[in-house]
Amino acid sequence: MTPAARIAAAAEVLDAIATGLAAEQALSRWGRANRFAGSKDRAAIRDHVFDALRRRSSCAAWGGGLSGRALMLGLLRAEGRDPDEVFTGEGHAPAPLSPEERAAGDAPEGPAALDCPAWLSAELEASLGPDFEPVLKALQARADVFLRVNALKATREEACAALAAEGVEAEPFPLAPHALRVTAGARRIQATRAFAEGLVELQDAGSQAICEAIPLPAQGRVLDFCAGGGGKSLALAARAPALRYFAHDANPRRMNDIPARAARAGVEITRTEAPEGRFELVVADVPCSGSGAWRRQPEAKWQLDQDGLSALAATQAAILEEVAPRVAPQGRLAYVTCSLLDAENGAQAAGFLARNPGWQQESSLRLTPRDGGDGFFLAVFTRQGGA
Ligand SMILES: C[S@@+](CC[C@H](N)C(=O)[O-])C[C@H]1O[C@@H](n2cnc3c(N)ncnc32)[C@H](O)[C@@H]1O
Repeated sequence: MTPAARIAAAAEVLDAIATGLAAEQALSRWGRANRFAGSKDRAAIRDHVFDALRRRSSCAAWGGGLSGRALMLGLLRAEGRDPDEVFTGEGHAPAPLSPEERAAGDAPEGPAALDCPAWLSAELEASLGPDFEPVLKALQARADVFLRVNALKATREEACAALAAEGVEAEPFPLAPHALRVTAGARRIQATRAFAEGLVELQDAGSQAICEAIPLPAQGRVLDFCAGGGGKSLALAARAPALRYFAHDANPRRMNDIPARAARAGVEITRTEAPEGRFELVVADVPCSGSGAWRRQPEAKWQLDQDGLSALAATQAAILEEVAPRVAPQGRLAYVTCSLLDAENGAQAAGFLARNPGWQQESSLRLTPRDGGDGFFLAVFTRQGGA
């Protein structure tokens, strides 16, 4: 496919997303209907689609509308490219620009220039303070791909060498002690022996840094209460494999990959639908707005609304109340979000402490995309007394 045909395809996929399809779904549907497209074409189309979604409001301003065609036109203008070189109508290129399209479109202003949902702008600004603009700007760009080296199987240097032998270039990343930033060959990672043999696991560097900051007990049991695919338990188990790990999720199917991932990593994680007894550490990596990870899931940025945010905050508070009694005396509760919003982070931690006088906050950590990985929040609470 020519570069212009890829842009036309991206516009088509964006139109499908606008009808309510998830981006991944729309991309696979397009791929199935256009089998002639090779893997490089599909990757390029995907990049265009995600670039436009990340910068949807500024692209809409530059392009004069929210259709796929307008968004792609806006993306070209935002990047300082000449749309007439793409909108030629030749072959599978998009049709030439109409006089209306030429006249429409302007530089974005205010929250749109930062691709910040207007309704959330004040709340994000209050949460991020002076970081507001730089963080929002960081969220307009693609995220890096990160790996966590499994310290049980390799050093960072050994993992880099093993990956390089299979065409994946990676370098140590300072945010977390076992983090690697992939600089080339990211699409090959899951086909490498280094991955299959558990030397490395895909995990954002911010997520790794959060897992490193969770204090682990000397012995006993750890419950990952909102385990999903098990990313947090896998990282904790690599730090202290002698502890016993239990993974739980309200939607147990989300944990389907845990056995294979744990086997590759050489650790043991037991899935449970009904955790029993008390745990020395409970990790609650709660469902959240995902605002810290909007670079990877840009649709979420535009789907969130006030009702959704309030519902998430209520769920987070309810999960904290549900897990607190499962923590053993003197044990710890680690509350984690990948949110940038105080309503889901500091305010949630303060609410928990106000409702539960037998608890203290031991530490907290806030990361934003300015630190290099996704944005995260961690609050570690300790349970006082012997009851
Ligand atoms: C942020 S994701 C977890 C990501 C995962 N810990 C990881 O590191 O890969 C949140 C998870 O919480 C689960 N969840 C939602 N509500 C829940 C609840 N009330 N109790 C337990 N899990 C819940 C969701 O199904 C989802 O898998």
